Amino acid sequence: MSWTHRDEEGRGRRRKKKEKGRIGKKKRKRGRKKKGKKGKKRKKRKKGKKRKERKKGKKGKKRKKGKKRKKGKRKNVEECQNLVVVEEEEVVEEEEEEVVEEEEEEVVEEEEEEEVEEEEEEEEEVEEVEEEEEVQPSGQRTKMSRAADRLKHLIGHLDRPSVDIRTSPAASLASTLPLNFRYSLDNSLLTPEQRRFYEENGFLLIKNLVSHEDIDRFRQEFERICRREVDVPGLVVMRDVAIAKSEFVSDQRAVSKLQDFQEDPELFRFCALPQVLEYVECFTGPNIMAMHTMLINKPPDAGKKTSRHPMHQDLHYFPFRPAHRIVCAWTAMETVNRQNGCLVVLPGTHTGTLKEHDYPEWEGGVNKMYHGVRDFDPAHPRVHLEMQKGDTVFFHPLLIHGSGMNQTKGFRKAISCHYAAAECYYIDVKGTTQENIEKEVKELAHKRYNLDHISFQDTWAFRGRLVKGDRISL
Ligand SMILES: CCCC(=O)SCCNC(=O)CCNC(=O)[C@H](O)C(C)(C)COP(=O)(O)OP(=O)(O)OC[C@H]1O[C@@H](n2cnc3c(N)ncnc32)[C@H](O)[C@@H]1OP(=O)(O)O
Ligand SMILES: O=C(O)CCC(=O)C(=O)O
Repeated sequence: MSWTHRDEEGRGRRRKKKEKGRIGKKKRKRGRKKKGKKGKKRKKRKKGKKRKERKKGKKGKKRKKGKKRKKGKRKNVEECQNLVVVEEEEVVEEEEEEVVEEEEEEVVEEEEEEEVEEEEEEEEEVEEVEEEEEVQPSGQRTKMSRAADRLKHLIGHLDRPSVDIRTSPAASLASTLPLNFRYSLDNSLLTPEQRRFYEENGFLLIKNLVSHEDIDRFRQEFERICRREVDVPGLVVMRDVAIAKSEFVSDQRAVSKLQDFQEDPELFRFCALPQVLEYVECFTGPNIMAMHTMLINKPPDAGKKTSRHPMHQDLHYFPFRPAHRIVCAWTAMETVNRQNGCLVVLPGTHTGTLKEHDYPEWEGGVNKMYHGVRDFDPAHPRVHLEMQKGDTVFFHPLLIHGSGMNQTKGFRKAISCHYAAAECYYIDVKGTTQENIEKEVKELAHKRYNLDHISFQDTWAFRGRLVKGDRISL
């Protein structure tokens, strides 16, 4: 049995427990949110009243209590197919029920007080965790609402905004969210195991999805572009920083990446391949925008380790939401493995929030805009996605991932597209961790196209192309 399946079962059981805990927490939180400060006061008054009642002689009481228990480390070192799991650590939450009989009122009173305090502490803890996990983004939204209001006010004095910046999701998106599955939509394509795998890990590898014939055609088009036989509007041709600042090489050896090939009909065919869109739809729904396109030609490392791609979350680059309606399809154009720098992912990190990104402090230099997550747990299990030509991995934009150095003499090619539900909406990133990338993108747009007033959101609206259904708001 593969690691994936075995782990699936274990995770399934644990997930149910977690789910139970989470639902409980959410209910408590919802209840508490409604109560607010007034609720707390009411609770205290109620506590006093209860105490008085007990003093009058009321006996016997049942109560339930939720307990958190930390279970030890589970280590799992195993290799199977393309997945290598190094280590896994987890915290399991368990619910316990206790029945407490009152015998002496004073003792119970103390217990009762302790319990209330404990409950309050626990609720505070939950709140802190939820603030980290859930409340923070909505906190950001609050900030963004204010920023959006300011922006709208400003724009009102200037001009009409060219894109619609929103602070809350389209109603259709909010209402279609399934209860149990947060990251995928109901569909008839994914097996329950595949769906659960994506939900829990944030990626899904589909073998042999794109034909060798198509890949060969993409490769030929790439070579034509490198030979400058075609001129593609809007295309960004990147060279690795190690050669960009030194040697001049005129052929494909100089090109480390093609970005934004939406105007190249041959390469853009990749983004509209029906068998790819079928999977994409499981995450975005039927209205699909291709937002970001890349053909990555990872060069043999020039000895400075610049061919690495630092660990990052793609959402850092995107001023649109919600994250769970965005997905990347990344197809290997040849065998990719640890030697030539395959993708490396940190499973499960898609359930976290967007982290702060910046340039890593690499001695040999870093490619332009290759920001990395500032802090992530280096002990988090890593999965090296070794793939064959045509294999495609779909992954969530919050999944922390990167790619290793190319230690071979060949170029490692992959083609990718980031898709988003056309119902997604633009956000204002002012006051958020994305401000640094916004600044760089705007500076580049100014330098490259002499565009002064272009917004970060506009740079995406220009690039986005509808590939299925209706263009709703992006
Ligand atoms: C979900 C997305 C995940 C990701 O993909 S993250 C990566 C995102 N990357 C990007 O968006 C790539 C952006 N890159 C670009 O726009 C261009 O390649 C770039 C860096 C502006 C270069 O454009 P060119 O047209 O080649 O301009 P140029 O040759 O005149 O060079 C201008 C200055 O840039 C430098 N440069 C070129 N390639 C570089 C590189 N790879 N890293 C760092 N610096 C680089 C180049 O040396 C030149 O510098 P200077 O002005 O002479 O000091
Ligand atoms: O293809 C690679 O090496 C890394 C690609 C990647 O992580 C990205 O562009 O987001």
